[in-house]
Amino acid sequence: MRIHNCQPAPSYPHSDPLLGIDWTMTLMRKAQANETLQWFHGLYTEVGNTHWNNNLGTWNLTTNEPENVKAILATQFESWPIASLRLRFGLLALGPHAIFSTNGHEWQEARAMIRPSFVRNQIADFECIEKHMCNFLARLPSDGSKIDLQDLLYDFTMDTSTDFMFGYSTNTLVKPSPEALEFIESFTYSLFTAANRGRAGWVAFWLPNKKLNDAVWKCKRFIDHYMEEALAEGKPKASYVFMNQMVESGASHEYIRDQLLAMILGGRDTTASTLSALFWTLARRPDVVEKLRAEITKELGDEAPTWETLKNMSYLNMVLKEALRLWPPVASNFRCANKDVVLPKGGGPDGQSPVFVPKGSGCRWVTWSMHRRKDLYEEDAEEFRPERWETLRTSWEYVPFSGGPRICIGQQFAWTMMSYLVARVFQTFRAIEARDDREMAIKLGVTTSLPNGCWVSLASVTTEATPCHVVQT
Ligand code: HEM
Repeated sequence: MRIHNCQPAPSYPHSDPLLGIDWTMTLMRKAQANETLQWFHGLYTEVGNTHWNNNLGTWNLTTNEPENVKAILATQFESWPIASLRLRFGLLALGPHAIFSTNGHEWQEARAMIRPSFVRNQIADFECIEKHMCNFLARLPSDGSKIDLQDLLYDFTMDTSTDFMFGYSTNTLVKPSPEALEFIESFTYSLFTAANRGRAGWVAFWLPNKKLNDAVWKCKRFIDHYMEEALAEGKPKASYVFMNQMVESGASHEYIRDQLLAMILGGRDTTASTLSALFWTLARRPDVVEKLRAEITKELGDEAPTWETLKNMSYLNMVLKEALRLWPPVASNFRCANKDVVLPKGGGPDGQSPVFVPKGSGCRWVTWSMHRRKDLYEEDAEEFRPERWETLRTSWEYVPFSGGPRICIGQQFAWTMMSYLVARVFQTFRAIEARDDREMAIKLGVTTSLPNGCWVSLASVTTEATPCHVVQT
């Protein structure tokens, strides 16, 4: 400890430093009120950017320091595996082999198997995206009546993800089957409950929860059904299907199912969450919409987007970057030290000295808070200002897709889907208006969501955009 000039980091002001029940109870209250992220953010100012807290008898570090995040995700990667609690909950909600809940050799194998599905020509399957895009646009009222875009965005990403994964889509935007609706409800419930239990600690893990077990079972049954359907007909029709790659590898049915569930989580909730927060904001920022539309009209006219045109739209790219800065869907994350380690920042009265972290301690970092630090992003850090990206160059202070060896494997796919959708929406609609006066509330599950939805109304453009044909199933 002396060699590294470590200094102690501050602690949360516990009234119960022995068990930390005060912290856990506050966490639960904040979660109930959808204020967890704001609470974490405030604590970094009040207690320190890196500080300790006791959660039911276990001391964990929490940080919003880029240097510590870099250490955990990259330079000290081997010392910071996915923590045992997440493994347990991942195991419960996604299955024991899912890439999100494995470490070491098993994780490497899963990653190597998944990676080939994300090469450029596969993620640029615009035909598949356009099909679901048309279904999405067809659901948007053009008579000015209000609609919750969030629900439709989750449906769009679910339909696209399942098409990409199985070669068969849930088609929830057109004709949702009772099974698809049951799966979506069960999937949402099991992930949210598993995440909350994970944060609450081991005590919660042992609490029986029949509803959770039922929800997990329903999810597995749904995936099994799609897998069987896809497998029974031989090679699915789309040119690139994620599942095919896995089937060809000879992996077991259960192994494939775990990865598919993980990929649906990765592909669906993150993208839909980002787009929901973005449209919520655009409905209150006609200035940004105007600039976006000008770029879309100039670059696309009435043509459907292509890989090249999407890449050339610099304002659209800045808008997405800014949305991922303010509302990173994976807003907070956690790892556990498997040996004694030293994190570079957080110790001493000014928080600038290294901190000693004993083996077994956990560390939570809150990307949502780090992305809003005024010393890293200027005084207007909490404002949505896409133009900041004209000059801003970031490193570890901007990690919506994480970093290091476990960096998001689907980031290019997500970027393509999001930019495609935004471009097509503003080719089709000239204005978006808010239909809800409340402040934005954020619910923290495995990913974030808007508990009050994203209520807006839209105004059509007068000229015809690229024609769409609703895909019937
Ligand atoms: C806006 C969209 C997205 C964001 C912000 C995002 C963010 C992230 C983050 C922060 C991680 C790291 C999690 C951790 O290490 O604990 C991650 C991992 C991952 N993401 Fe994404 N993601 C997005 C979209 C997608 C999509 C579309 C897919 C796939 C279809 C995907 C698949 C994955 C997978 C498989 C991992 C695990 C990688 C590993 O552990 O090696 N993600 N993502």
